[in-house]
Amino acid sequence: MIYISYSFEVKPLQPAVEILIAELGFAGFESFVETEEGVTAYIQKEAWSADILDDIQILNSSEFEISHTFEEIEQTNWNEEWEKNFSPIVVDDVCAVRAPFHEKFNTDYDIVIEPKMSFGTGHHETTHMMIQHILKNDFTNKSVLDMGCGTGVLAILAEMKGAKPIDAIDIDNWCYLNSLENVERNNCEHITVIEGDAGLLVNKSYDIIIANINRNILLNDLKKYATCLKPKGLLFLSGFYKDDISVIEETCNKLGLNHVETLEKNQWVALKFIN
Ligand SMILES: C[S@@+](CC[C@H](N)C(=O)[O-])C[C@H]1O[C@@H](n2cnc3c(N)ncnc32)[C@H](O)[C@@H]1O
Repeated sequence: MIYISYSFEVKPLQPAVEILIAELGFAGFESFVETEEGVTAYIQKEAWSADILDDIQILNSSEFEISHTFEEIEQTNWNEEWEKNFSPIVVDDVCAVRAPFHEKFNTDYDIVIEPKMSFGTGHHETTHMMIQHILKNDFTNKSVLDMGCGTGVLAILAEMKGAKPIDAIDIDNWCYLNSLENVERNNCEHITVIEGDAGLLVNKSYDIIIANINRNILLNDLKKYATCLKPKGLLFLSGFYKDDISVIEETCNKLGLNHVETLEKNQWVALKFIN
């Protein structure tokens, strides 16, 4: 698979980098590595077009200076790229997320991820907060849906916390394949990885649904999630900013889901609802 990588130099860095990442995500960029100068963003060549940056509003802002270079990279180069950039993380002293080439951590949960092009190493605020939600809640013997599973990191932690069975769904073929690899790498036995979207949620029912995707997809698919959430079931949502809480909460309320808790990190949020 061939990717195009854009290296953006951004001055001053925040909040421009956050906004740039959000806009690039909407435009189809899949992965982002924050750098000292700004951010490097990756998009599959198949999804790329020469005018891909035309709709990125922040590039026209007079408040920030943003310049970029871009290049085509082969998959093999990308692997080296993330290995250089992926440092292990530990969430709340209890859950480590690391690559196979990092030393093992002496934490309650030690998740080994080879992310390649998939989102979900724990470095992003949204993954970090979803891990925190999972750590704080009882997953023992709960049936779980991880929608937009990325690397599969959240499904893997759910299994480590005793959940079963677990469906991990992602629309992206690369994420599907990567989740399969990571599920095996962590010796998980109760996770079924499926390629697809909320259209797959027919005759399904779960005690807990986790979805870290983005505002628009969540707003579009929440009804389908709500339909397969059991009474008193829990829904954890992330992938959007603090400013989006009201529209997400309003949609959830209409579906009979009540807001219980909000986690917040650098303007990103992760919400907990109960059915
Ligand atoms: C922000 S990443 C989250 C990955 C991982 N769950 C985490 O918390 O780090 C969102 C994921 O949702 C997937 N996705 C996007 N649209 C989707 C949809 N409509 N249905 C299912 N997955 C989707 C993307 O491919 C991506 O892997």
